[in-house]
Amino acid sequence: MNAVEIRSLTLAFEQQALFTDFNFDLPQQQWTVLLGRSGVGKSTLLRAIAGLENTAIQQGNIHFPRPLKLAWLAQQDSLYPWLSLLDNVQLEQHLKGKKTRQSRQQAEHLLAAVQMENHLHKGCQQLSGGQRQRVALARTLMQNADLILMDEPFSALDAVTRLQLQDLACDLLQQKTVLLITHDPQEAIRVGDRIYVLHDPRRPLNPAHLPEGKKPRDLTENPQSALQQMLFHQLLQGAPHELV
Ligand SMILES: Nc1ncnc2c1ncn2[C@@H]1O[C@H](COP(=O)(O)OP(=O)(O)OP(=O)(O)O)[C@@H](O)[C@H]1O
Repeated sequence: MNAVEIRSLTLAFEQQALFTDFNFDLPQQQWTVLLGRSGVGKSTLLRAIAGLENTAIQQGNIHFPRPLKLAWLAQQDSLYPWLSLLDNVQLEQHLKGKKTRQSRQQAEHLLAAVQMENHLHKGCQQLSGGQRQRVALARTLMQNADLILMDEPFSALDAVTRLQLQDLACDLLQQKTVLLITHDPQEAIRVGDRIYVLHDPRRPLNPAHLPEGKKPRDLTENPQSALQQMLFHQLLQGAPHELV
């Protein structure tokens, strides 16, 4: 069963087609990764799925076989600095005036799950980038969404924090339907169930790569390093010639 089915999507900005006759499915309860170079259209696709690019869509449709709740995990700066960490995690309840003792307990529990329980007294601006992303991840968990759209959520972090947060997200969101966009083949292999390389959204996507083994994967294992080479190769195929 698919959570999202994109059929014959043509999307253009100022008469310039970005996606042409594009087809793409997101199977339920899997992590689908869209890997692509900068500017290829990854974030635009994410926004289109979230219903934020409707005016740019010229043809085709984005179909949700079942109604579903969406959450968005952005690259950075998605916390509201004037709110406490607990209110950032309870954002939905805060905005609807529906905070309760139970929602506070759940927020505390999720902040502990992302290892932020010792920072509750701090403001957002006193946190490191990695700590802020942990809080954003807790908020995503609090939303209890069916589909989580992740727009390069770990790319601004240092290498070790990135690995730690990939592990945490894999663990805490393992039953969820996730679309992760990234330009990092290693990240795609560590956490993806299906990996697509997007190098020209005006042409059909190549079949997905299906990495072996349990997630988060160890990149030093042999099948993963061979896949890494292949993904780099595919990304380079789509690169402008002067950069190859
Ligand atoms: N609102 C808009 N109006 C006009 N052009 C746009 C608009 N949004 C995106 N574009 C163009 O569409 C193309 C794809 O942009 P998009 O942000 O989707 O790329 P991306 O693959 O996510 O890049 P990155 O990895 O750098 O974030 C770019 O050439 C961009 O300039």
